[in-house]
Amino acid sequence: MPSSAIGIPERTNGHADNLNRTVSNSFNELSPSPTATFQSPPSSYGGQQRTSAKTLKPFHTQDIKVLLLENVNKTGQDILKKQGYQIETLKSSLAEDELIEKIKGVHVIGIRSKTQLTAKVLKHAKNLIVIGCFCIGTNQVDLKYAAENGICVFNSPFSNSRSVAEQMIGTIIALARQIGDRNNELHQGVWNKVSAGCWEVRGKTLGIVGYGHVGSQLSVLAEAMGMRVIYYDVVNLMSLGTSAQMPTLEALLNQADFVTLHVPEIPETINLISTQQLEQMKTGAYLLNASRGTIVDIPALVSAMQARKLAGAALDVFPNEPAGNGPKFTNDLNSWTDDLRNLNNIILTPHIGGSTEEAQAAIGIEVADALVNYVNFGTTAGAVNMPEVTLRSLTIDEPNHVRVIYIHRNVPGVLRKVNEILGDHNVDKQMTDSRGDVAYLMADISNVNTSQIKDLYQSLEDLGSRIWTRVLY
Ligand SMILES: NC(=O)c1ccc[n+]([C@@H]2O[C@H](COP(=O)([O-])OP(=O)(O)OC[C@H]3O[C@@H](n4cnc5c(N)ncnc54)[C@H](O)[C@@H]3O)[C@@H](O)[C@H]2O)c1
Ligand SMILES: O=C(O)[C@H](O)COP(=O)(O)O
Repeated sequence: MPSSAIGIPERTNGHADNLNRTVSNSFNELSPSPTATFQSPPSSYGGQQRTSAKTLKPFHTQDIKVLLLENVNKTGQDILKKQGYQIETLKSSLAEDELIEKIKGVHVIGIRSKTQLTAKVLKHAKNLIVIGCFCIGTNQVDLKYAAENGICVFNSPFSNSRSVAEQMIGTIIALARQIGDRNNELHQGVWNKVSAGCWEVRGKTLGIVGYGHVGSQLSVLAEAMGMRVIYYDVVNLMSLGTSAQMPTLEALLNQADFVTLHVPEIPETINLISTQQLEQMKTGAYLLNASRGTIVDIPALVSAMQARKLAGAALDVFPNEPAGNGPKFTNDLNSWTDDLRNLNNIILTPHIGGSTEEAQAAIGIEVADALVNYVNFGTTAGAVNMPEVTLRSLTIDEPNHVRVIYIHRNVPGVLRKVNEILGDHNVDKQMTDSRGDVAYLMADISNVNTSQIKDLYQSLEDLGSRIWTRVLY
C-alpha cells in the first residue's frame, strides 16, 4: 500500500498487536532534530484518545513497511504478515540505485547474502530501524555504520550450517571420483569408464579452515566416513571426535588432501588462499570454497589447476554473483569465468550451500521472530551489531507503563542524564549495555500518563548523545 494511502509521510510510528498484547512503537528519523512521532493505543483498544498534535502521528502495526529481497522463505513472510506489517517481496536482489530508491520508505529490510547494504545505501534509509539477514553471513552489511545510526542487524547464525556441511561431504566425494566430469561427458554421449586419479575418501586427510558452525559440523560427518580431520582457526577451539587443531594455516595446507574453507569474509580473510598458499598444498590435493568468493584468489586457483598442482576444486561462491537466476555466469560478471568453466574436475555451484528446504524454513522463522521482537519490543537478543538487551517481562501493556529505548553514543555521563529524565517516573526495570561506540538502554517505567510521553521522548531526544529514541506503549 503506498504511504499516502495510509496517511504516514516520511516517518513512521507503530502500534503492534503481538501475542494478544497491544504495543505501540515510536520510530524516529536519523536526522539530528527529528520530528517527534508518538502514538496512543488505537481506540479499539480501550478507547483512549489518539495523540493528534501537528508532529504526532497515530500509528498502527500495519504502518510498518517491510521490504524482503532475495526470495526470503514463506515461513518468514508469514510471521511478518501476521503482525499486520506491509510486506513487499522480491525474488532477487536490487542494483544499488534501485535499492536506494526502495529503502527510503521502509522500516524493516530482509535480505540474503547478495544485497549490499553499504553506508552509501543506508544513508538513504531514513526510516529503517532494523535489518534481517536471512542467512549466516553479514559481510554484505556495513554493520558499523548501521549501529552508529541506530539500525539493528540480525542474522541466522547456524540454521543452514548442516546443509552446507552435507553439501561439502557430497562435493568431496564427487571430486575424489571426478563425478562432475563423468556426468558432463555422459550428458554429451561419451562413455568414459576410468579409475586413474579416482580415490576413496576413507583414510584421507580433510583440512578445515575455520572451525565454526559449518566447519565443526563437517568435521563430525567427515570422521564418520573414515577421514582424518585437521583444522585451522584463529581461535583455540575444542576438537570434536579425533580431529586436531593445527598451529598454522601452512601446517594444515602441507598435510591435507582436501582443504575446505569456512571462514567469514573479513579484511584478514580476503585472498586467504592465493599463489603462496596453493603452493603450500600437497600436489594432487583438492580445494573447496563455500564461504565467500573473495576468500580465494581465483586467477591463482586457475593457474594451479592448469599446472595440475591441484587435482580438483569446488566453488560454491564467487566474488561477483548474479542478482538473480538465469544465464548470467559469464565473463561480464568476473573476467576469469570462462577460464573456470574450461577446467576439468572443478565443481561450480550457484551459492547453494545453505539452499535446502529445511534451512530456508528455519531461517525464515528465526530471523522473522527476531525482527518482530525488535520492532514490537525493542529486544536486541541475537543482534550482530548492537549490545544484546532484553528485559525479563513486559509490562508496557499495563496502564501508565511505557518502555523507553534509547540508543546512544557510548560516552561518559549519559546514564546520569537519562536517569534524571526517567527519575520523574517509577523505573520498574532497566538494562543498558554497550558495544564499541554504541550503547543501548531499555527501561520499563510506570507512573507515566499519556500526556507526559511527548515530554519524556523530547527530553531524551535533546540529549547530545542520542542516536535513536523509541517510546513503546
Ligand atoms: N555457501 C553458503 O551457502 C554458505 C552458507 C553458510 C555460511 N556461509 C559462509 O561460511 C562462513 C562460515 O560460516 P560459519 O557458520 O561456520 O561461521 P562461524 O562464525 O560459525 O565460523 C567461522 C570460523 O572462522 C574462524 N576464522 C575467522 N577468521 C579466520 C582466519 N583468518 N583463519 C582461520 N579461521 C578463521 C572463526 O574463528 C570461526 O571459528 C560464513 O561467514 C558465511 O560467509 C556460506
Ligand atoms: O551466509 C549464508 O548463510 C550463505 O552464504 C547463504 O546465503 P544465501 O541465503 O544468500 O543463500
